[in-house]
Amino acid sequence: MADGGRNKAGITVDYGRRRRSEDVFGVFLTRLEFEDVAWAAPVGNLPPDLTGTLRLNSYPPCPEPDKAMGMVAHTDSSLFTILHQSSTTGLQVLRDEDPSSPARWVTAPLLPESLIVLVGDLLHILSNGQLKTAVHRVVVDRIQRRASAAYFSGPPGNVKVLPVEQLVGPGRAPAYRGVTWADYSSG
Ligand SMILES: O=C(O)CCC(=O)C(=O)O
Ligand SMILES: [Fe+2]
Repeated sequence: MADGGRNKAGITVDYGRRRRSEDVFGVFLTRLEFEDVAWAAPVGNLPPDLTGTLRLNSYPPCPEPDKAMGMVAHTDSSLFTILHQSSTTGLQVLRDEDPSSPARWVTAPLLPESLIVLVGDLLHILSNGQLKTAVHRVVVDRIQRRASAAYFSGPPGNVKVLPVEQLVGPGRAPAYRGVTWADYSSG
């Protein structure tokens, strides 16, 4: 009985996560007019069969936070990542330099009942660099433990992600070659 209940909850959580990532991907497709991505069903039809993995992170407090990192600067290999952080800040995203200021780390605010969406490497490739992969890191807190749940959303299993033709432009070469998520992640 107890097991049955847990399984049911697991299925519900998994269904919710997949639906959310399909919704998020739909927003990207619509805003960037990616309708010609064969593996991502055209907008308005069935949603793409995205894959994904969940990672739970726990960051203990650190007496000398200036001397340690929770997670070093990196980008995610996913199409995009949906992130939930507990009641402690720590996620920082690198903001590119602009004419008025140099590149700097910006701390993601804690917004109740909201999720953070980070662009990953595969969406960067798919958009031929129009959407920039988010360089991010995690700093630790002197007193508070922090937890986060990161759902990495990727393309269907064997799909090779490559730049959308219309974003490359006529007569130009794509900036990236096609890769599957598995090949990309294994380097
Ligand atoms: O803990 C966080 O806020 C970010 C975690 C993260 O970047 C990751 O798991 O790849
Ligand atoms: Fe990450």
